[in-house]
Amino acid sequence: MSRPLKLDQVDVKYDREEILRQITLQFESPRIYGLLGRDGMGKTTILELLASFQKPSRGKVLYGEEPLFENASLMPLIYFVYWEDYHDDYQTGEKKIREAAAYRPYFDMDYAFHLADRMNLQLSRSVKKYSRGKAAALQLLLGLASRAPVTLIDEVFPNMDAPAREFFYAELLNEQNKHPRLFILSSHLISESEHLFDDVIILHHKEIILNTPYHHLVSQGVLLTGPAVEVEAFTQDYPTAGEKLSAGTMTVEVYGTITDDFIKKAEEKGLQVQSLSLQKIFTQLTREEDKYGEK
Ligand SMILES: Nc1ncnc2c1ncn2[C@@H]1O[C@H](COP(=O)(O)OP(=O)(O)OP(=O)(O)O)[C@@H](O)[C@H]1O
Repeated sequence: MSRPLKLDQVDVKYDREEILRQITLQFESPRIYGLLGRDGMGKTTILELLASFQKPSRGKVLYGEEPLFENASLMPLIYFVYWEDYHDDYQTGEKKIREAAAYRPYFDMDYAFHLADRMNLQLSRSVKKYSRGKAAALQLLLGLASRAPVTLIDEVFPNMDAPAREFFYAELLNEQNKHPRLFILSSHLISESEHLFDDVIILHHKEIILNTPYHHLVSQGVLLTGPAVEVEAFTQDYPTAGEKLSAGTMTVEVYGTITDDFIKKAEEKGLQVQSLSLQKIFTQLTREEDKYGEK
């Protein structure tokens, strides 16, 4: 149950275009990983490799020591939640649940019906008639109720409204507490989902630029506020970003390893030190020469 999922020196090419280069990752269980990256950086491709939806151009994908691709004995242990368009799907919500359960040894039917009730899903209706939010809720429901040792979730949250997302975040943590397993989540909604992550992986231009426990990451920068002259003097040897100046007061993001000594000295100067959000760190690490960065 607790064997790791591994990508070993994996390359992916579509035609001759290189999408992922020499990716080596090990996912331990039980943990919740946040797989982050800007648009088109290869998050879905990584999840598809782990779900055996595709084979790498080079390298190995292993569950424990067993190759994963088209391995019929391993497939029921992995559940991949991704956005599916139910536009032409006439099955009812209940049929979808029963169908998913048929292939999943750990599927909990009572829990699935409980979630459906909490989400106001009309299970006797054809899923073709579901709104996008309700379709996404059903897809997540199947992922949670599958209780698969490995659950991969690819960016279905944005289709749901805020209360529904909050409900699922809480439910995910609750599940991890009661039935610990490996979850890997790809999400652009960093601010609202960062509290879920034990580890954060950032993918940028074909490579992994960061793979670290969440609590390490948020010690890689701080938000510093105080009189502009003091802040400037104090941070001159550090990379900074996101300066905001108002009536002589400056707030700036400071990057680098932030030691206790740094914090003590800043506070002695009367500067206010706050933690940096994962979103700010992500934005800084993946900054591009594109128009999003322009003021
Ligand atoms: N079947 C395909 N053929 C050719 N290129 C593809 C194919 N599927 C994906 N790509 C390309 O591979 C790259 C990675 O795509 P992927 O969907 O994995 O990125 P992503 O990080 O999940 O993106 P997003 O956050 O925008 O959903 C993109 O440049 C995409 O255009």
